[in-house]
Amino acid sequence: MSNAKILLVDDEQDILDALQRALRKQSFDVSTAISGFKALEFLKDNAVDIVVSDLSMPGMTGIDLFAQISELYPETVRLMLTAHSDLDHVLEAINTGRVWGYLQKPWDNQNLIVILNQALKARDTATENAILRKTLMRYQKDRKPSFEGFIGDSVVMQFVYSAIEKAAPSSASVFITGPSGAGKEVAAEALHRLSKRRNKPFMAINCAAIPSELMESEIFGHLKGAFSGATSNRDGLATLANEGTLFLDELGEMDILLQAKLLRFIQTGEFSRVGSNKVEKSNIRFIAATNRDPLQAIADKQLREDLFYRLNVIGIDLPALKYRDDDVLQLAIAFLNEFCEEEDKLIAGFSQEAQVLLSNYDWPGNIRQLRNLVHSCVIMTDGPLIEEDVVKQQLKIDRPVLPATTASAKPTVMAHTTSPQASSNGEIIPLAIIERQAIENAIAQCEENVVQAASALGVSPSTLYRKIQQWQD
Ligand SMILES: Nc1ncnc2c1ncn2[C@@H]1O[C@H](COP(=O)(O)OP(=O)(O)OP(=O)(O)O)[C@@H](O)[C@H]1O
Repeated sequence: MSNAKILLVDDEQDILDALQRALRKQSFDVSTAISGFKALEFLKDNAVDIVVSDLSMPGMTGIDLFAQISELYPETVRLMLTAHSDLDHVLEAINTGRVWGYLQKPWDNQNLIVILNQALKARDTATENAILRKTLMRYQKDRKPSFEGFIGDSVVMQFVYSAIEKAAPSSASVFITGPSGAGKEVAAEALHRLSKRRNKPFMAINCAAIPSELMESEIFGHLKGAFSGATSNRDGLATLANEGTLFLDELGEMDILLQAKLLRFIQTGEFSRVGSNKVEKSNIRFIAATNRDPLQAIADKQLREDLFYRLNVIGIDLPALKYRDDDVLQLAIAFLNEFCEEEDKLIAGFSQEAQVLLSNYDWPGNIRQLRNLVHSCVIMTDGPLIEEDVVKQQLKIDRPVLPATTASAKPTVMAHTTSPQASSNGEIIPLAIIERQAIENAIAQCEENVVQAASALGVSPSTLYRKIQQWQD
């Protein structure tokens, strides 16, 4: 190995000379010391890879020297040069970790070189292990079991927590990606809470939930009479979130023409209410999110490229629950406690089998799905533990369910349980009822995610929201 630094220690100059000669043709950087004290002095100012020392030396023996070196420079490999009669001492020193190996006098030059190279390899491994140990200790020390509304201490989430911490104080826009139910809104709230704007408003809008014709007014506000139904002046989020943060969830669902107006507002801070020409100003930090691949949404002409790049100054990607190590069990326990309190129940935890099932399930609806599942399991359980059967039942594992692949994958709506054309007695069922059944079925299969259900049914989410609204009126 080239440039390895070796220190030879012996009280006999002849031995030092002979060792140096033996190593002359090797690419080692060799130094010598005539005593243990001199060796320690040298080591104070010079980093050394291997120390080769005689055992019997006046003043300080090789064993004493190595005891000090192992304390002061543990990564330096220590090799003893010894006569046959000293072997017991050396073996003891090897056993207590002060000496890595030994060479017997008289030594064979080839053997000396082989042992030095082996020692260097051992040093490299020891150094790597030491670095790994230190990194691991630092990581364990800084590891957060939970963070600003997030539960879970998985490695992937540590990166998310760290990215949120770094991004929060800046006023730069943040674009959050990640599958549905993975905690994008939790991340947006954490960014706001950790920012300088924490005492100002945090406003969120789900672009999929509001019909496109009302969206412009939601964002910019309107004047009385601007459109039918505008019975009074109304502030939009541009006014309400002034000096605070505006979270635009499901941005890809926003009407593409409105996206152009939004971009102008983000760039200039200027806007006009619907029905007004007056230009107003607002100072807002923007956070946007989508559960679709933004580049695909751009390719599909659902998301403006310039808007995406304007918002994606900092990108944060939330991993799906199935990639978060043991977080699923930590989350399940936290939700269990929450819902036991809410439902006034006493349940100690999940059975072993139930835990295995929770750990192995794919969670297409991510944390939202897990949360809803735990809630229903708490309601359905009377005993001290939530059993595997109950989890299976609530996951509808024995019934056809959505394929548990990636959460962003477009879900397939399975066949209806009842025939959509006719009831069992042959009566014709009105179309509105069939439609409602189809929608309710899709929403149930999509774990209450209206956006996914809309995508599976081939309509826009705002259409679904409008229909749900109509049923409730
Ligand atoms: N790590 C977490 N710890 C605790 N609760 C979480 C965590 N992540 C998400 N949740 C909870 O899960 C639910 C869904 O989270 P959230 O609404 O932030 O997801 P989302 O990614 O914005 O979903 P969508 O794309 O459907 O809007 C919320 O009730 C939220 O509080």
